[in-house]
Amino acid sequence: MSQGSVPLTSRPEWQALTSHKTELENTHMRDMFRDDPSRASRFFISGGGLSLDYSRNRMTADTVTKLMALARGCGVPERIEAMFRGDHINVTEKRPALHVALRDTSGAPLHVDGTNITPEVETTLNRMAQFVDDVLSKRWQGHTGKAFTDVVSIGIGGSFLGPKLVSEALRPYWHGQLNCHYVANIDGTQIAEVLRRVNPETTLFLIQSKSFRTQETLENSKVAREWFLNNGGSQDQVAKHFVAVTANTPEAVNFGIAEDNIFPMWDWVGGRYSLWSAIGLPVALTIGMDNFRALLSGANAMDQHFRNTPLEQNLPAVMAMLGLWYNNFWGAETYTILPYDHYLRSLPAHLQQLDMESNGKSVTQEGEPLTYQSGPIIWGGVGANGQHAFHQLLHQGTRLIPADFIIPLETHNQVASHHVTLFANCLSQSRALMSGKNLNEAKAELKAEGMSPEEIDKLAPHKVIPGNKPSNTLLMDKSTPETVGALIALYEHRTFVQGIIWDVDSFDQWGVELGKQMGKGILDRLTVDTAEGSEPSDSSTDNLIRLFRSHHSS
Ligand SMILES: O=P(O)(O)OC[C@H]1O[C@](O)(CO)[C@@H](O)[C@@H]1O
Repeated sequence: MSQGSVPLTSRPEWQALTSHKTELENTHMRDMFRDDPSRASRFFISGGGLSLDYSRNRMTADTVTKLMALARGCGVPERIEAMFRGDHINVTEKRPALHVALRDTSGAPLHVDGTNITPEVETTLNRMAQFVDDVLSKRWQGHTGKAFTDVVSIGIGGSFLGPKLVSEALRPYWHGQLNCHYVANIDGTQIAEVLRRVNPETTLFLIQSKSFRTQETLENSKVAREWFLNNGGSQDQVAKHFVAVTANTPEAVNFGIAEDNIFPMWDWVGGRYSLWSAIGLPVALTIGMDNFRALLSGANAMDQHFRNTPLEQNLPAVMAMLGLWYNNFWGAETYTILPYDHYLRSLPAHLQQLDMESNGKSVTQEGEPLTYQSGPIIWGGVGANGQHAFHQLLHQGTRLIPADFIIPLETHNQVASHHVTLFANCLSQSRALMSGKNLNEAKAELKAEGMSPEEIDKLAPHKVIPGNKPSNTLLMDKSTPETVGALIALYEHRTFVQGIIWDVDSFDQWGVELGKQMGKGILDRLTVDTAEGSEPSDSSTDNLIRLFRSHHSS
């Protein structure tokens, strides 16, 4: 659904935000906190087992009102309903985006183009449960009758990042019967390293590819199969060791996967939203099906919050609109994700794909060029490590980089006083970003250290930390299947809301196709004697191809 004829930046709500930003430009957040002791409690909301302190943002209550007026003007509530209803919100591919259906265990019917998909979702979950049970109870064993010890998941992009994040995040819930490894890259080092560590008699391979056409996944799967066959396995035993998850059954069968070993995917689930489907099998195998269902139920709790909560108290909506505030009105180009939890270390990488593949777009749903910025660059890394690395730029660099701090109140690992120290670090970073240190304070500190007035004048400017840098703090009691599910779902919906305002299709990814198309011709030229000029190229590519070929011919 496009937003009609009024261009986004001409909307009265947009213009109101433009002038409102001018009003706020010279107000420091420090002063906002000083003037309003209730600020923290006024800008604190909870939902789906998570809580959000968004008081450290360049905003007032009026800003929230204005941002939500824009959201309503752009039809956010209607689009949320359209998503949950199964409308074709992925307009360029003419399909719904129904990842929410994968975690809705209410049994309520949901129709996609006239077919009720609920039974299929339930059947697949039950098949997953049966499979997990068969493997864990050793009814399904390796070809020499030994129990499986390792699962190798082969997939890339959404068929990799989400499951890997969740496997790591829920490490305390691993039952210990199976190790889990991920292979994504076409860099042979990755699969070589994994295969060195596993035993062909006791390794189960999951080939994870919605399309079953992805070069990296297919090549790695062939390598895995060859390795199995060269290390004691036979062709008819492949079925005991190879399972696929795909929406392209014929190709998986062509590859040699037994039809009974194929779990379905559907075109109404986008790759980057697929960890909730059978693509989550490596997770289910390592944490057990009950915990996997708890993950789904946590995500579902966030879905219900998102669907049923007014925008002003709605975590995904508030985070989306604040992100958009900096992206479109304050010139922020990047956004950083800072989990203060080792278990969540792969969250930035997952959110990078989720957000950048969804909203890295330049035209509206109608194909008109955007006249404003769409999705920002997403990056990040675990605290406190980042504090001793890139946080310097957050504090004193020239760029505005909004940050999300994410921290559980409790740890799974009570080690000395580490957790309280970690928590202190998290709070001190967000406080320092907000408050900063002005010139007078810097000078006073140096004076107290006994420095001369000349030295103070020289050094003080370097010690100034401007502050007024925005951040959110997201809290959860503990990293559990439920809270991790809710956290990921929260960011999915945040991305969706921003895409609505920017009027882009957040569920396609045409931009990744050109490189794939060109890759085929270049691979041919690198490996066989294809004449230069036989297809479009450029002198740089030609030169690098010659260089590679001459290196490998000597
Ligand atoms: O699951 P598939 O079809 O192998 O695709 C893997 C990934 O490749 C992409 O299409 C990008 O190339 C992602 O959107 C997707 O998650």
